[in-house]
Amino acid sequence: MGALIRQFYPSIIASGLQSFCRKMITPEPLMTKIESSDIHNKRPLTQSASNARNKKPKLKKYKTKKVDPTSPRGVLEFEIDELLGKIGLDREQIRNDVSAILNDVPKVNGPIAKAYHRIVNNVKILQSTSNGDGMALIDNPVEIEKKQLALIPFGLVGDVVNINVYKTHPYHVETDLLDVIEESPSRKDELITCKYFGKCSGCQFQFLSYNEQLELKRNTITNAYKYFAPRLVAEKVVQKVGLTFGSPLELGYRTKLTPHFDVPRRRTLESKPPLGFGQKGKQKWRKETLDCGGHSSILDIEECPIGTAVVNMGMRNERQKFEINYKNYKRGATILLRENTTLLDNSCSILEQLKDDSSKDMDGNISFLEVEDIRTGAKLAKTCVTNTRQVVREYVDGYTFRFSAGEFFQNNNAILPLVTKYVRDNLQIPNSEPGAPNYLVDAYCGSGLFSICSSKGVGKVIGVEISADSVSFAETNAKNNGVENCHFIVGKAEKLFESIDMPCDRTSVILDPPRKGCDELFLKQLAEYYPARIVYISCNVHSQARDVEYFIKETERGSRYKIESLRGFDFFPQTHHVESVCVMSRV
Ligand SMILES: C[S@@+](CC[C@H](N)C(=O)[O-])C[C@H]1O[C@@H](n2cnc3c(N)ncnc32)[C@H](O)[C@@H]1O
Repeated sequence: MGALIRQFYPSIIASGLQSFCRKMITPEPLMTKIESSDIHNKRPLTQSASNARNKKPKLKKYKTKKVDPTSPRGVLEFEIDELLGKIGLDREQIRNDVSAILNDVPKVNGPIAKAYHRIVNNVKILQSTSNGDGMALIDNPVEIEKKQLALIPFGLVGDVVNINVYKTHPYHVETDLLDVIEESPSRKDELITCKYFGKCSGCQFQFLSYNEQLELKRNTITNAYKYFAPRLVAEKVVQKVGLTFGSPLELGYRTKLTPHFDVPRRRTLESKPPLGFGQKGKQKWRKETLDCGGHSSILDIEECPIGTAVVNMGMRNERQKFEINYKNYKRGATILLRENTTLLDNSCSILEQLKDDSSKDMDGNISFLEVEDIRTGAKLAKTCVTNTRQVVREYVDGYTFRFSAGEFFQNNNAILPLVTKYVRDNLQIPNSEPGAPNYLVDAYCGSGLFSICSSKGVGKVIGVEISADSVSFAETNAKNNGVENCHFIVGKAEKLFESIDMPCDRTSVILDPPRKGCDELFLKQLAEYYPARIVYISCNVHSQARDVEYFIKETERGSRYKIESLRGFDFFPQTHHVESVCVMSRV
């Protein structure tokens, strides 16, 4: 890995490999910057202007854009290096002359852009990305001694496919999948449940068995540590990643969907614009569904099989309303669809107990589903909320959580009891003095999910969270659930260390930061505090791997920790996303 980085990012070496992953990288030019010329200047020409006129027109330049290495675009750079390493090529051998393409300079047989953007047949897919795309090598159409690295959506390792190359970057090209000529043994199209699959950008894995999906996600975690925690991997601090925990529901699990629509600027809408989810390129491989959802960048989608039943009822209602009132919109918007659960009181009618501002059908009736809680036998009503400020409720592990519909809350209720139990079990401090209480710190605590679900038998829990709104919900949630040992602080995670008064030997810490991961300052202070155990949950395993390596290798007491286990949870079946849980304990 070090050698690869050295080869392609020589400037990084000067500043040290260990700090590389924390820096922004500029993997390649991403945007075109067109330089203006004075060609349309009608004023009399001065000498200098006349000289300027005789100059050759300036070449168009790329404007480089900084990319977070742990973002999908940043991770792709590591994946490109990995594939090149396997087949023994270096970056120069796949480099595209983007400047020539941008300026469409004549090369070989005419302007170059046309030669680059073309159909290529019989392409064998060699590797997958963590985003669920296939990667393959194709010939460079202009510089025949070179190759190109193609990213192929919905391509599986072992497939042989026909593709359309439509966009060129310095070290890869973007393509659309046109046909699958030979199928990978993993490809099982009969499993596809959604007519938009293969066009919609939401799901990548519907054609894989669930076990294969879980295995790919385990591989994503393994690779993330290889790319972002190379020293821990080399020193075998990272052991084998455990099997990914599956979601009890593989479809109908998502408690929140956000369909959206666009309104072209300065135009009145003549007809209803598509309302749904983004289209992934211009894929053509699923012939039977080519026209489904239309051909705009947003697909018109009336049902989403990964959404819960009541969220789909809400989607139907809101689409019907949109059909009538779309002309009132001056710009595009996103519609929030969030499931809300009401614990029913058998002594009064269901409708009396439901919030009036839940999504209604065209007759003005609230759409709801009555269900039974399998664990307690309690009767529940599910409704769909569209107002971001409305307070919604969820039941997890016998606790009730209230939060604003627009604020963060986990989106797969079915998997939450598995996750909260796993977290709770792994927070336990072994061999603690009999009778002495243990303590818990919940950094990035949101509305208190992990604090409250892990509070039993613990002396005290301190949660810290940047959103004052979420902290106020965390406090009410603790109170409403009769939990008295939880205290919540508003502020950045590191604020916690100002008020922590629990003995570190008997304290466990849970970390659940946003996608960008933790700040170095926080990780340094965490190591200084020196808790007995740490459970780090992350929706971006790449920033998690970077943080874990920083914590163990760069902080003063980090080397006194080991990784006890590393496992994924599949919060989002049918998609490439994986939630990773890393448990660390003192050596
Ligand atoms: C992935 S969510 C986890 C929330 C909670 N653990 C849960 O499961 O519901 C991350 C949370 O971190 C909060 N957050 C973001 N940056 C933060 C920071 N620097 N310090 C503390 N909290 C932060 C966000 O507001 C969000 O609630």
